[in-house]
Amino acid sequence: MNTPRPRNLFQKIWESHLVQPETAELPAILYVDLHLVHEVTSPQAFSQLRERGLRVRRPERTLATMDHSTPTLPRDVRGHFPMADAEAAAQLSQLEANCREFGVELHALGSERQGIVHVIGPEFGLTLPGSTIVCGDSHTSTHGAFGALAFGIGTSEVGHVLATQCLLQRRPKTMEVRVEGRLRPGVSAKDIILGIIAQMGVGGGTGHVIEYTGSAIRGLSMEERMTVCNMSIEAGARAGLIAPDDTTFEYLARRPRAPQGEAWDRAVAHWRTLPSDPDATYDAVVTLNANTLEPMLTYGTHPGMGIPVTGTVPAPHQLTDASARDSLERALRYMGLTPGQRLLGQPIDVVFIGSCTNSRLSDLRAAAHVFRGRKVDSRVRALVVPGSQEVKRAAESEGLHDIFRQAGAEWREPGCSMCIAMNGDQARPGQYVVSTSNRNFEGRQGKGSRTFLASPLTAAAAAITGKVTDPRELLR
Ligand SMILES: CC(C)[C@H](C(=O)O)[C@@H](O)C(=O)O
Ligand code: SF4
Repeated sequence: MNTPRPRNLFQKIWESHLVQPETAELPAILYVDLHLVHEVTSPQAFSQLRERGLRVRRPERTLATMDHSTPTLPRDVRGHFPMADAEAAAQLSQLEANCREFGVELHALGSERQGIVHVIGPEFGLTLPGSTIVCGDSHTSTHGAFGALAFGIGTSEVGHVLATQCLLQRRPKTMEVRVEGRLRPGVSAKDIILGIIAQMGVGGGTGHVIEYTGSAIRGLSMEERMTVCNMSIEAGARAGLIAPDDTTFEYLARRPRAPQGEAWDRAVAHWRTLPSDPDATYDAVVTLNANTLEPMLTYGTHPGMGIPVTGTVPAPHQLTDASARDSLERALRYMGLTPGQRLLGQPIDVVFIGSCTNSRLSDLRAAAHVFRGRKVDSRVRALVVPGSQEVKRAAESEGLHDIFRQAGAEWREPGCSMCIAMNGDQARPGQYVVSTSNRNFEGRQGKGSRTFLASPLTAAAAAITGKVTDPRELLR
């Protein structure tokens, strides 16, 4: 008898969703279980359908929300939302019209379950182990935390999936990123992923689907696992995955759209077969030691330019590669930082706690832990933006909003907010932002803005002291 070939998690999901395997000429055709939609990358896709007289193939497997262009201030006295500009307003009303015309469920601005697309999928219990999930958004990798193969697609592909529920894909390679050990107090999931990207570089995962393994990953909650998988794309990877386990099932068991009753039992039995087989292999393996990891901070203009918060900014002359040297020089010029300088003590202007990386309840609790009984430095503007209406309600029921407000921080409505600055929330030119989001590109948080990416603990600590601070100094 032949023993079955050992397979890793990615291979199991890929093979069970193949409508047609790839050939030399043609990519594979992959079935899509869940298609998430938002206002920025869907308008042309719906127009394509309209032009060709097509319908949405599986509206019941399509879910839309408004997040990127939504204002995070409540309705004004006349009951109107304070839109950033006409373009944002048009995107939102267009999504509403498209969803109505094509019969797609929409969680619109002002509704009870609205939120960032990568926050609400898991909340509903729609993000399921072993499934395929796509969205016209690079941070779709977030859903990989549940052992789903989830990745971002372009606008024309959004059209393909709307019309056919399938996608043309070349099979990616696989990479194991093994994180062993235990995080020390003050070190969080965000520091794991910033540490991994600092080590592998922003191109380190190119062409691969990463599976995160090891004791440190197993020890993370679902929300923490989402933070790690969220930034897989910032390492260049196609997607990030974590094998489902009891932590996953426990999270899903309480969700409104997850399978119920007998269907639940059948689902869990299937999900238990998904983890990589003991002898499964990967095309590449990378390791990181959690025991020695420190709170991380980026100093430059891509997420791979990260160092321990206690570290010093690297000097371009230490680099032998000319293009790496040029990009570091340019980054330090943009950031207004000096080679060899320490980051601790660097004055900052804005703190943003939010985004699909770090806007869930546990992130807000971590930040509140630092804010409690303290005041935001008088020179700092601090913005706390929950990832969804559900997160907002949960946080308010614990009184977290009071802690933030009493500290002098702004407590906002859910949305992408200052992660992408296309909704009215932005930093001014030259300002330094300590941000819990995932991208620190030039101008990302407003023209000329300078971003330090960090964990919620590190961001909150900076809000209190007005400068880059080791959060462990403020933990009690
Ligand atoms: C607007 C969208 C296409 C974009 C993405 O794909 O990631 C955004 O969410 C981002 O984070 O830059
Ligand atoms: S929160 Fe930021 S990273 Fe996430 S989907 Fe919105 S804009 Fe993209």
